[in-house]
Amino acid sequence: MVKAVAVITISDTCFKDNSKDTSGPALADYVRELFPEANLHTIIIPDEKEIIERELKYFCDTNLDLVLTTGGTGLTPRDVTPEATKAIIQREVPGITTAITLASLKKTPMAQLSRAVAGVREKTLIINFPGSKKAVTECFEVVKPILPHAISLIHNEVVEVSYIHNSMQFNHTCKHSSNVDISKVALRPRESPFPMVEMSEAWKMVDDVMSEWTERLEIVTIEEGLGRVVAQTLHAKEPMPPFPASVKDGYACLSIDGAGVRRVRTAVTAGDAPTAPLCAGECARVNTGAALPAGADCVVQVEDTKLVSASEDGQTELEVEILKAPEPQQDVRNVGFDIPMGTVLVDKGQILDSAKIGILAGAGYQNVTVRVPPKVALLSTGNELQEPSEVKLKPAHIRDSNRTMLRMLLKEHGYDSIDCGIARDSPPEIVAGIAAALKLADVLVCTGGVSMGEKDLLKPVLLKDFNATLHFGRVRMKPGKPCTFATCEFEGKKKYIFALPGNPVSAYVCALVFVVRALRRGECARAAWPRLRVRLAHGAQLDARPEYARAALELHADRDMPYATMLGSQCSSRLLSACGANILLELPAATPSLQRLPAGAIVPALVTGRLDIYS
Ligand SMILES: Nc1nc2c(c(=O)[nH]1)N[C@H]1C(S)=C(S)[C@@H](COP(=O)(O)OP(=O)(O)OC[C@H]3O[C@@H](n4cnc5c(N)ncnc54)[C@H](O)[C@@H]3O)O[C@H]1N2
Ligand code: MOO
Ligand SMILES: [Mg+2]
Repeated sequence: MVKAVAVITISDTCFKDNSKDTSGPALADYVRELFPEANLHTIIIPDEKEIIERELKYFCDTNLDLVLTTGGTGLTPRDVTPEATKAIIQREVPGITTAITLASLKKTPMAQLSRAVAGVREKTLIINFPGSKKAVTECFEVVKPILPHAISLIHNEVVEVSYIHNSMQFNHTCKHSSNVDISKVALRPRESPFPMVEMSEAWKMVDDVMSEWTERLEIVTIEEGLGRVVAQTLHAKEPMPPFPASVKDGYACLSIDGAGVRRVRTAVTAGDAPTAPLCAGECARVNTGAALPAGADCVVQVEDTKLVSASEDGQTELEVEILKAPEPQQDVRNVGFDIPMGTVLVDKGQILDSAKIGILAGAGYQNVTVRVPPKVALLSTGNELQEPSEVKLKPAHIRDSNRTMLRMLLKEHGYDSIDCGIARDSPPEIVAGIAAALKLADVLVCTGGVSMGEKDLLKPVLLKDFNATLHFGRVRMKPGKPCTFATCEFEGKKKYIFALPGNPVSAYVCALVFVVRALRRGECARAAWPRLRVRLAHGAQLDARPEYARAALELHADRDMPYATMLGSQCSSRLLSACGANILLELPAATPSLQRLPAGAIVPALVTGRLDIYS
């Protein structure tokens, strides 16, 4: 889908007098017609190579799908659009400009004089058009049929994903080979070669690695920005309220007049612009939110007044009595009372919520630059797995629940993911699955095959076939002991791999405490989960490893602290223990003197779910 497009008019004349720009608005109209859903940005800039390059780069770096320029493609000394475009694109697409020239030559030999360029920078297609409305109209007609497809190709997703879905059908059997030798099962290690790291060390390793994540930005509408991390500081461009406004329904007065009878000179309801200033002894009937007339410095609520005289038909008050002498500024919201001009409305790094978006809407902001989270791919591994959609189970098989659970878990926390299917437990298939996933994503989350069995091949494949660095391969935690975090270079880019244990609860817990946490860290350098101290509603047996027990939080009006109830058997295959969980209790490891915590014991808990969900 085409999400954002920019139309840049490049012309000294139009820059000085925007009303002279006819080709920019025409091009903008064509774009709106072709991509009605897209967010459209239009700017006018002078024929300055540096400025053109800077603006083109800005739009590419903010992940726009398409940038169309109009102007500056000819032969006069100031025409530098093609030079600026060439300087910033990474790949040229000469076919587009050839097609435009061929079509234009049929209309005018002058087409020979155009030096327009088309090319791609990162994920953005840039096309130069000439500077007249007529030329823009003709040229757009030429490129219109290929634009959506070209953009999909640049984005890689549609084509790649459908390739996996249609031709590979989740069957990662294509011609990949592996360096992993599986012939000597009997000689496999009897002890894990991976040191068992503590949780704190594991978090530190993930944090250190993810802090290298390079920031990518995109411009979205403020509404699309919900839950996203803002990459720019936005200030109030005007004060709120922009005029002195009444806080009450009553009468705007001069406080200096004190109590007593006033002539009601006018009435101002919300939305009316007041006219002449009030004079001494006068007042104006006002509504909450109405603009105060000049001269008035206070409002007296209607409850503190008495009618003295009215017009014969009873429609207007002529005089009212102010019963209590008002204070200056009483019940007035002065200019900028709520938001002074220049106030920081949202700051770089903050997450947009409903109130912030409301404030941006009120301040006239329509778009906002946000950070782009890493792309995540999901891959399941296991010979025993069938697609969840398969009705009949084969002998000794189960349906794959991890991929669906993880996709939903990531979605719950604001992250999309790409489904890369199931890879069988053979090195070439795992290589194929991982390679397909790494082509599409920055972060791979796979499950299964990380423990001690002869079919647990993830770690050797990562090491031997992807030359990966395994930052850790075992963590002292329950569930999730064999959880693995690795990085590797793939097609020139650094990739981050979370190889989670196959047990459904282990995958669930590790996804929360490592993957979602890391994505948050990468996106906004913030740790994911708030910690609470909670009381156990019942006793809890402790394990040799620190345990993340899935529990539901209960708040009782008559109790001092929230209570936590564990959700049944905490076996790592039993995903029912995570259903309705909104906290992960951080139970300490057992010691010789402490094997069990009694009911009422206080333990820390990570708040990982919505507090309004109860089991
Ligand atoms: N000798 C040892 N055996 C095991 C150890 C150990 O230290 N020594 N660790 C155990 C722990 S702890 C865990 S956790 C598991 C981790 O297993 P793997 O990551 O190797 O995963 P698999 O063997 O592939 O599968 C384990 C389990 O999970 C089921 N599974 C796998 N994928 C899915 C899926 N996509 N959807 C639903 N269920 C899935 C699979 O059928 C197995 O039952 O190893 C212990 N063993
Ligand atoms: O650590 Mo495993 O995840 O207990 O089952
Ligand atoms: Mg295993």
